[in-house]
Amino acid sequence: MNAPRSFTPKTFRPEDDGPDRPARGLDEEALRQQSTIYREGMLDGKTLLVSGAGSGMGKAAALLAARLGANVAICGRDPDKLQSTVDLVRDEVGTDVLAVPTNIRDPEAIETLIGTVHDHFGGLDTLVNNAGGQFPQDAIDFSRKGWLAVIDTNLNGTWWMMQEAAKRWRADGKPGNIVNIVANVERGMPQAAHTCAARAGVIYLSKTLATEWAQWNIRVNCIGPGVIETEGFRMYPEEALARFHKANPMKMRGNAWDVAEAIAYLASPAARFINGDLIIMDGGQAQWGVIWPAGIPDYFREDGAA
Ligand SMILES: CCCCC/C=C/C(=O)SCCNC(=O)CCNC(=O)[C@H](O)C(C)(C)COP(=O)(O)OP(=O)(O)OC[C@H]1O[C@@H](n2cnc3c(N)ncnc32)[C@H](O)[C@@H]1OP(=O)(O)O
Ligand SMILES: NC(=O)C1=CN([C@@H]2O[C@H](COP(=O)(O)OP(=O)(O)OC[C@H]3O[C@@H](n4cnc5c(N)ncnc54)[C@H](OP(=O)(O)O)[C@@H]3O)[C@@H](O)[C@H]2O)C=CC1
Repeated sequence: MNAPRSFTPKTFRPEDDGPDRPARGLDEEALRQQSTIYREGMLDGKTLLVSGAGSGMGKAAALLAARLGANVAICGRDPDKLQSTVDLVRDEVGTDVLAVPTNIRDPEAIETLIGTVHDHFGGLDTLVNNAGGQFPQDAIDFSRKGWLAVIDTNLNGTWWMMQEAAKRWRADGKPGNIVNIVANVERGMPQAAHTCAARAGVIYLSKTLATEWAQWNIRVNCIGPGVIETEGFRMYPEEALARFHKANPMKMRGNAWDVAEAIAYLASPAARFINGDLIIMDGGQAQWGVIWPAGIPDYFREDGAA
């Protein structure tokens, strides 16, 4: 079953949310309300670069890092989305975020991005590769262009970012830290095989680099979110959205702040001995349910799938 291409994005309002209703995640007002367990100043003097930070998890991660004292640089394709994060941080924290519109599929643009961050802040401590996405569709129906778009963004784009950051760290003799946002691919991901392939690639790339790059004091870890309600949910039909949270035993959706706090942890000194690992944040979905992002196929519906 193909996802409708004409699916119309809706604006999320917190009052629309509820256990059985689709939602679009924490809006700016809700982000401002989030509290954190971390101490003030935890990331003082650290510089983070967060990709895909004009929305969703990236925006939350940028805000939390800035609140904790970090210098924050962000990238994404849409300058207006990036500006919304710059404005939010300035208003909420009082600091300036460096926004560099960049398509992570373009390795030359990434070279410029990494250079700009170093020039502006005098270095980079943690690279957060969060930019990415996919569309829900049965694999057999993928167009060549669609397959390539998802692989190029999620696998190649993430790799260009990692390589460019690491080259600079090696050249400068500085330690480095990479956090890659992937997905929960342990049991595969029906109707998202392209992203499953790309994310599995990133996970095993990261495990490999964790060894290769340890000699330069560069750590590489991944976070695998399950169902996290964000603006990204616009990609999915209502039928799938209404069931997403039923695929984990906690029967809930995570939010962007959950992931932002995991990113902050990996960016902090508390994580200095964590390397080559994958933190799954999915309420137990890996052990239990299936999300069917394009809707349940009839073959499985008869079996009473979640
Ligand atoms: C997987 C389930 C997990 C459930 C929980 C996870 C949720 C999330 O991950 S939420 C975050 C999601 N956010 C996004 O996915 C947003 C970013 N996504 C995208 O920008 C696109 O999906 C992209 C990755 C394909 C971006 O590529 P881009 O080149 O910008 O995209 P185009 O729109 O130009 O499309 C290229 C090509 O891809 C095919 N295609 C795109 N959308 C669909 C679709 N809905 N159905 C079928 N095919 C699609 C298509 O071949 C496109 O080419 P054209 O036909 O020439 O447009
Ligand atoms: N929400 C969820 O349940 C899950 C999400 N994920 C992944 O987590 C990450 C964050 O997702 P989420 O916050 O939910 O979704 P969003 O769609 O809100 O965020 C994705 C961000 O990636 C950016 N992006 C996409 N393609 C590119 C590109 N080629 N170059 C630069 N930036 C790009 C987008 O910005 P712009 O359009 O401006 O380029 C956007 O801000 C994504 O990789 C997503 O696939 C994984 C598992 C579950």
